[in-house]
Amino acid sequence: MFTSLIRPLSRGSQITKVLVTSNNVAKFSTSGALQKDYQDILTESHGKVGLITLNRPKALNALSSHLFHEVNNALEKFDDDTNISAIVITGNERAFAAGADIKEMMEKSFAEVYKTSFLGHWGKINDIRKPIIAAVNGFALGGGCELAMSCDIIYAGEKAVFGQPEIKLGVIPGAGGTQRLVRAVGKSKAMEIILSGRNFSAQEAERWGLVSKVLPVDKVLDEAIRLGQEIAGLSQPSIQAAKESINRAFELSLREGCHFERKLFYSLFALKDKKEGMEAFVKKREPKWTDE
Ligand SMILES: CCCCCCC[C@H](O)CC(=O)SCCNC(=O)CCNC(=O)[C@H](O)C(C)(C)COP(=O)([O-])OP(=O)([O-])OC[C@H]1O[C@@H](n2cnc3c(N)ncnc32)[C@H](O)[C@@H]1OP(=O)([O-])[O-]
Repeated sequence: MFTSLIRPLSRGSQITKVLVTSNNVAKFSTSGALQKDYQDILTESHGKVGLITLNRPKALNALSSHLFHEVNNALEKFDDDTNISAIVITGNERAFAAGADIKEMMEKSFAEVYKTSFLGHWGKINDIRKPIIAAVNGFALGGGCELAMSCDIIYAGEKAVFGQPEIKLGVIPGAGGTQRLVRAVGKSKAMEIILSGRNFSAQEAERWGLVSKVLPVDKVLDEAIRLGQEIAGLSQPSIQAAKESINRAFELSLREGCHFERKLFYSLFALKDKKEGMEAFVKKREPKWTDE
């Protein structure tokens, strides 16, 4: 067994030691990090930010069922961890994820995917209460683009490539691509992208509003973690309420959505943090959040 550091860490990060065992399974020894063993992902904590790194580089991080179960497991652990307030999902410089694992899907029949609810576990990410930031470099295709779109904020490297190429495999997007892309970029562009299967650049994605920031390749992850830390420094019940309310915009009419928002706004008046935030403003001092 030997010990190695897995990446240069950003300012304020905890140092995470990776113990690589004889069967190549990584264990993390940082106090805030998960103690769970994973094969296809890596997990670390950077202060109050939980980081999930997709780690099947030889397959361009193709999303096998196994990998996705691990992602779900790590997301749920971070969501339950009171030391974590935001989550970042990333890949490597070549690929965020090149889509669902085509080799795994190739031999599957309709009966098999239908009876086993092949993508049934995909929706778990939508139940995570804490903000999730996608830090995307390289290919984010098919399920990879859908995974990024399932996150709350996307930061992309200037060479990132997005796309929904499923049509070229004789299928269509199956993890929300036809629904989320149209909401993000409008009907005409979503139709063009999905019906032609053409890829699009990080710069196009930013222009269309799918991506919130395009950054130099080597800055994407650090900036995503920095944003996570900024969010983690605010009052967490309000952060979660804001996320919940924004996500309702996709499901409710404008009238119902504004009604839902107002109810949540009123409910936040029960928080000590509401009193603290407003008092700090009036007294011209920094607020001290207790998340209560
Ligand atoms: C359970 C969770 C699922 C949820 C999502 C389901 C619904 C979803 O909407 C359906 C899809 O995503 S459908 C998918 C939609 N996505 C697509 O259609 C994109 C498919 N990929 C590509 O078009 C090309 O690989 C790139 C253009 C990305 C790179 O080209 P390049 O630079 O010439 O590199 P390269 O030489 O080509 O690849 C290097 C190695 O990676 C391998 N590998 C790569 N992607 C894989 C995948 N998805 N699969 C498996 N393997 C994949 C590739 O075989 C090769 O391995 P090998 O052992 O050496 O043979």
